[in-house]
Amino acid sequence: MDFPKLPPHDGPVLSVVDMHTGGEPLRVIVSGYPTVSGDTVLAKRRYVRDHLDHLRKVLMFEPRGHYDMYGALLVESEIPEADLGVLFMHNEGYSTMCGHAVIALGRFAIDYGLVKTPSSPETQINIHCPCGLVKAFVEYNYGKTGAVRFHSVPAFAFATDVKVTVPGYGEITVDISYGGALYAFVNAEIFGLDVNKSRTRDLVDAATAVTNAVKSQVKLHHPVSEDLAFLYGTILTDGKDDFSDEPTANVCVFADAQVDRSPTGSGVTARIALQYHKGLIQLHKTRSFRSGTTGTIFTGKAVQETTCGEFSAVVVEVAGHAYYSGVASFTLENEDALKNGFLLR
Ligand SMILES: O=C(O)[C@H]1NCC[C@@H]1O
Repeated sequence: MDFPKLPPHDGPVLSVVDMHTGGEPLRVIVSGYPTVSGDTVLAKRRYVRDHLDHLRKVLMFEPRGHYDMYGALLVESEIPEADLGVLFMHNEGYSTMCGHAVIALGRFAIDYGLVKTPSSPETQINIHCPCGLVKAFVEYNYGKTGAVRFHSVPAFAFATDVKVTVPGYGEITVDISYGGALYAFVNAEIFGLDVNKSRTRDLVDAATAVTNAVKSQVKLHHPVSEDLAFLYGTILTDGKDDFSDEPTANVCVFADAQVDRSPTGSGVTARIALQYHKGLIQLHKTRSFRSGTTGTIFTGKAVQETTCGEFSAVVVEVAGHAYYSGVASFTLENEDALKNGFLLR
């Protein structure tokens, strides 16, 4: 049998490379998408949301994906120093930052020849994400890519000790921090939960209730663009924010109750900014962050003080490992009532 052979199909063939970073999937779309219009990466993000959202559903939803699938679409960047631009997609729409994807795309950019002359022992890849330019540094030795670290956009504590009323739980206190996307942070213990042991469904319910409460009760703002001023999700933690050589665990619930399998690159960025703001971590001190879902580890450290509009901010470095899991070409047939994808909750 000739393999791979495309099956009978109608319309475009969408080809992808599948990877994962700390267990969190990344479906890198390599061909089949129409041209994405827009003068800036942020404008392109608006364009895919308004004109090409059916393709996100085809690739992220069942039967080709699943509730917690995550994707990256490579686009041209308007920034001369960028090696590539990227749009991130998930079960609800399009994110502004994704650290696990940046880690995977660092390897991908070298392995798939987007960067022509990689250098050893590390190659810098500038990735233009919707939140801004993110610098990835990819281990590269003897023609093989390895661990990736990245410096994200300025990260800052947006607000601390914010009181919100969560139906079923009453008034709780959360911190809100930005790491390319805005997250609410709360210790899972206040819900009687343990990020390492509780059922994922219970963690999702609590985190989603917090997200909904913050969205409806707190006015968010971002100095660079209002496109960045939305709550992406809630990160439940083990509360171990005081500096320690031991890892601290968290679970990130983002978009529409989607669960990150990794420690969450943008979440680690935002959490370090928060810890730095509270005086709990010094510049250049490395902390380990463990995913409560899979046990995988990212490390993070604040490497530079900076500002973002009116906010004191830090540049945070996050490091982790990504792996390839396969390639696929996805097709659809006109007669298939489920061709555009569906989700089970
Ligand atoms: O690592 C990250 O930053 C992402 N993972 C899924 C949710 C976030 O976008």
